[in-house]
Amino acid sequence: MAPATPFHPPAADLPGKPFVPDWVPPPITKQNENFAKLKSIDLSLLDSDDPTVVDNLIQQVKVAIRDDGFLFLENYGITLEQLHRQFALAQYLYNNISEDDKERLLFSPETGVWSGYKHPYGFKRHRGPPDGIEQFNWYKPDWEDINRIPNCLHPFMDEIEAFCNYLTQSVNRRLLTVFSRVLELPDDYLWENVQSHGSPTGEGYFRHALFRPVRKETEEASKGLRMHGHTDFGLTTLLFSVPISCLQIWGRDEKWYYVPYKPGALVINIGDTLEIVSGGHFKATRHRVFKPPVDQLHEERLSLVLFNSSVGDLRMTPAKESPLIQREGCIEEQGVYKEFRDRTSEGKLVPTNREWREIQISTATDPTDREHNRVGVHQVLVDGKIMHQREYMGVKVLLPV
Ligand SMILES: O=C(O)CCC(=O)C(=O)O
Ligand SMILES: [Fe+2]
Repeated sequence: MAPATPFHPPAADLPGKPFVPDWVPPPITKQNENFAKLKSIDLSLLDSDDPTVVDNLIQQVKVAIRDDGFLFLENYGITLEQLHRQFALAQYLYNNISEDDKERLLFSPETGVWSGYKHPYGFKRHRGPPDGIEQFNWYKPDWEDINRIPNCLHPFMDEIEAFCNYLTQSVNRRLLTVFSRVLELPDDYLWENVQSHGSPTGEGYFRHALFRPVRKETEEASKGLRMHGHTDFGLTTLLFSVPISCLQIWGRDEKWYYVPYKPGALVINIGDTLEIVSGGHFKATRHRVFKPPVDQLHEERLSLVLFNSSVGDLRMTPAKESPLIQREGCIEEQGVYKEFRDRTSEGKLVPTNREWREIQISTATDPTDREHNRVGVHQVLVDGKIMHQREYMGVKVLLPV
């Protein structure tokens, strides 16, 4: 393939741009137990003229998504310095957002849309117990109307938008090429048939998140959990590896492991759509956000995330054109894919991608919610283990707590 063009953001020192202090990565933890060993993929190898190099890359990805469902991506075209500038902008947002903007841009997740500012009091519009998580989420309309953006970020929207455009149009497109090749489909199969389009994030989201240390009462109520174990609803999620270790993945041995810090790397996680389209060959990544190791408990954690969404009107089924699926069939025992398959075989309609996304956003619960986080309500015992169980539009989802 022709070499991918590296990211060239608009200048940070254009006239009229206020000074933005650098983001200094906090120290990493000294703890080394309970960390996952993830495979790292060098995306620039996709550009190689040597077909053996490219084949090896596809094989590596195939193994990584089968074994872990999570992978690191490196050499994807954005330098560490460019990335740190984006973290600096997120840090600047939380140091400068006005109380007026917090009020004016307050999110309404009950509508199924995350768009706007999330206060640090849970995942509902009304204020619940503090969870210490602030977010700003960009959704379609937020890119189109500057009034929907906190004032302090207005001078930097050129950089933020260019960053998101590069992530979707270049990084995610190349990643979907790799995944299409794993399924032995044409390069643009997933990009053209499944990925939602429109600048810069289609029907997906870009997020600046800040996790502040929590009070003792919050930690006790949530048992150290910051976000429930879940899978993301879309195609792929691009998370940036961060020094404060809170993100955990569910291992094959049914234990949670922290994702290690790899400076500059992207953490790629596979969403429900990709699990279904691949007939269970790719497994949606089960992950959660948990309190960090003791030596990081007092630190703030910034996290930048890009959620790539599938076309909202589609109802997902496995890509029958895939020679891999034709040859090997679907992986029948696999999570959400299995639920969608069972519904389809009963002659019922599965939710559209938009319905699937919106129902999960609108009914999200808090880890501090003692009323729902109980066996018999949102939890069940399976082989003596407590699992989180939700039902969305008749589709059951069982996840580790
Ligand atoms: O902040 C993170 O590392 C992960 C957040 C996450 O999993 C999500 O928002 O879906
Ligand atoms: Fe997630």
